[in-house]
Amino acid sequence: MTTPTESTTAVTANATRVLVLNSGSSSVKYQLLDMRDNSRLAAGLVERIGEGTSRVVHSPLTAGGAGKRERIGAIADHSAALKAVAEELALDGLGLDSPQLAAIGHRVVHGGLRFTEPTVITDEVLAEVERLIPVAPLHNPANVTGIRTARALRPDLPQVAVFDTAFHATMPESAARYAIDVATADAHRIRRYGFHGTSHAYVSRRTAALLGKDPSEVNVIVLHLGNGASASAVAGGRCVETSMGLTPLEGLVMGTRSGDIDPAVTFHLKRVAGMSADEIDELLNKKSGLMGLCGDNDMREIRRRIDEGDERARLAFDIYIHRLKKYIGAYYAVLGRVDAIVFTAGVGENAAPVREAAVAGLEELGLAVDADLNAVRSGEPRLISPDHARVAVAVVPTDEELEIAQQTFALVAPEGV
Ligand SMILES: Nc1ncnc2c1ncn2[C@@H]1O[C@H](COP(=O)(O)OP(=O)(O)O)[C@@H](O)[C@H]1O
Ligand SMILES: CC(=O)OP(=O)(O)O
Ligand SMILES: [Mg+2]
Repeated sequence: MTTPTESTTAVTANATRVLVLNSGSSSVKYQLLDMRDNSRLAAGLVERIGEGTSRVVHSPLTAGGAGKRERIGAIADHSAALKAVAEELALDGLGLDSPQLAAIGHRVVHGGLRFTEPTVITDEVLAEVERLIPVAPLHNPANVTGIRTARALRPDLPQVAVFDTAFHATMPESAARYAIDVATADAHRIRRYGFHGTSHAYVSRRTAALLGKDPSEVNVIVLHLGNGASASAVAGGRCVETSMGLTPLEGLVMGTRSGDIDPAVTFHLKRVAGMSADEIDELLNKKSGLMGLCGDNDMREIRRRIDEGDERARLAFDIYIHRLKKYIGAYYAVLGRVDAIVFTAGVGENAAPVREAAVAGLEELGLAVDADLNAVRSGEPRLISPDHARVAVAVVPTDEELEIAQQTFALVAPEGV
């Protein structure tokens, strides 16, 4: 296998396509885009990887393309998942062997202190992403496997890593440092990095456009509520604070993660409950959050149970909202002046009751949602606050894949198309 190096970044003029891979702990989302007009040629998802009955959903999106295809079957790991993606693309004549493919862009969750820009992946870059596995245990292993497999399939092609942590690198030291012994923190690079940065960057920019403003003119609180969830405070286009920390465990209540917790809970579990570090890690990352509180991590199911009068689901929802509201208040104070609060990702884009509850009672801060606007279902960026509200409340669908494709293409084809 040849190894891509900086010199392979030169692409031919008719190579205008980018494949984006967003590898999560048990899923791979992917999109193939044509960078001449940012159009999508195909998109899909492999989910429940390693769980016995995996599912591949593939949508060819070219004019006249056949409809959506779905395949159920065992996909053991992320390497097999990526091979399934390559097969699906090949069935539509969009295979990885295409000379029109300029690059593959990978979402990489943790970039540590070193990676604050999109980076062409070399052996050395890959080794560094691997070294960061202990601080992104659910994500970086999948990213590494995705990169390895993609390089084996197209060793000649530039592969680019776009880091979730990058956008947060502008946080001031006062927000990025934990109040612990400085020498210990520095020796082990313990600080707050923040995640979902590609989404926070894209959504905050898109919100400024929705308000008819330049990003430099607005202060925005972004609430990225997916399975993982995080908030950020963005002042004039730069991130000044975010809720995730050294790892994606800190902050909001999530699908299966606890978010903020007194760190002494971990010593207590070790000393009193006799749990090992790995067991506590698993408890807080995979068996906590909404799942730990009520046995479900999907907000749709939780709402359904609440409608049936289920008390555990109600309490889980209330804890989720309480934490969210605390962060809205805290980031309001951090920013001083807020122009917009924006909801994004699976829960933020789809769950009207979450949006309503998160800003309920905050009228004194200039925050309110209009019930009719909040009830509208749409894939478009939109305002849901009443006319003339002091602070805009918006819903802006995130598009991490488009953002990754653009950053990838800008790096491998700096002249554009
Ligand atoms: N219609 C809906 N109503 C409420 N929640 C929804 C809806 N659709 C999706 N979700 C929530 O979105 C979550 C997934 O969000 P997503 O941003 O895709 O997460 P991730 O990228 O972390 O996998 C699901 O767990 C589910 O709770
Ligand atoms: C960083 C993170 O939490 O990502 P995800 O929401 O995809 O799990
Ligand atoms: Mg996500």
